Amino acid sequence: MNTTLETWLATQPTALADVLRHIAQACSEIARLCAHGALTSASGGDGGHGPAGEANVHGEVQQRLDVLADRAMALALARSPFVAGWASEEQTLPVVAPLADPAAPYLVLFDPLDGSSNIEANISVGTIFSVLPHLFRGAAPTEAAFLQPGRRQLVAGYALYGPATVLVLTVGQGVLTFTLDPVGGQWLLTRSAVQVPACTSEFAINTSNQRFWEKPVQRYVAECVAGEDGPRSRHFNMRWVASLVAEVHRILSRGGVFLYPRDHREPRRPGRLRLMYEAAPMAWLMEQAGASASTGTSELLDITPDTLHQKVPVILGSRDEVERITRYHADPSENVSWQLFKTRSLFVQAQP
Ligand SMILES: O=P(O)(O)OC[C@H]1O[C@](O)(COP(=O)(O)O)[C@@H](O)[C@@H]1O
Ligand SMILES: [Mg+2]
Ligand SMILES: [Mg+2]
Repeated sequence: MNTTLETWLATQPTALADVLRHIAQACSEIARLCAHGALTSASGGDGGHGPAGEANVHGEVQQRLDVLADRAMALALARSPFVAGWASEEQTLPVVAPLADPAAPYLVLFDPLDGSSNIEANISVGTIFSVLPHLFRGAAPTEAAFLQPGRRQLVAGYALYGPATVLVLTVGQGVLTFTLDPVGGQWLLTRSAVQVPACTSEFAINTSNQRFWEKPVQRYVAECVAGEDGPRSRHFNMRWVASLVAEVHRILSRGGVFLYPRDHREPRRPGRLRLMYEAAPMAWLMEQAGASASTGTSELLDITPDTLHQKVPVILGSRDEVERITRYHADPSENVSWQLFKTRSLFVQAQP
């Protein structure tokens, strides 16, 4: 008989267990909303699909399911007396928990629905969450209270709404996977001590951005694509789901490396993914599973955020590959292969 989430929570500190219990409840509700797809009545004719019409702080049009998932997380966290406040990808400012004592010990950050562009295509989406200590206890949490480096996280995890709904989390004692029993409604422990292979032959990157990448990423991907005749002397496979949660879960399941690097398209924009509620929780999960996470020049967990919605370049996964990519960033002048792209794209065949 599988251990239930409730049984495992009983082994954790009571207050932190309560926060996790409420996060898991919200993820069960979001799983239900996702499963209803276009039938989600609460959101009008086209169900959870389709834009809600508003743009969030990132200028991205919110999908109805973004809004419903955000609301589900907020309602669940408001029920825990141990959450002083939360910050959401979908809310410009942090939210002070309406009923909690300002001395409550925890802050929660979350991406209520990750992979929103996949909703209408019925491709896996997820929820990402991170729990930080509330250091300025006694005062209602301001944005400054959230701006802590990823190494201070107490919990990091995600729910993946796929063929199965899974909850993957760490409290600093390795990575655990719980699977939602669709009949009984319980989360059951289905994997513990998850470890990512250090070596892989699978990379994930949105290659439509290739012309914007910096030299080290150009070189790394060109060498992977060159396969057995190239410097890596082996074939590489590529995946791109456009749901960070699905990419990370694949890497935790069989290894691989994921890149959403800085690119020249918008020099002021250091990447697409947000540090506090996407990159940092995924980075801790990676390190807890024996893998790595970097911006290309520094470890993601070492970054102290300047702002709540700060974006960062993200390179994470199998240790050997992340180390290779950071090595290329350390000495971009060594980029022989990228010379190929001064005049032609990754996919232009050699001239006859
Ligand atoms: O659409 P792109 O540029 O390939 O980016 C895909 C990435 O954007 C994201 O969807 C951003 O997350 P949100 O959907 O929460 O905004 C990631 O999940 C994914 O890795
Ligand atoms: Mg996201
Ligand atoms: Mg999102």
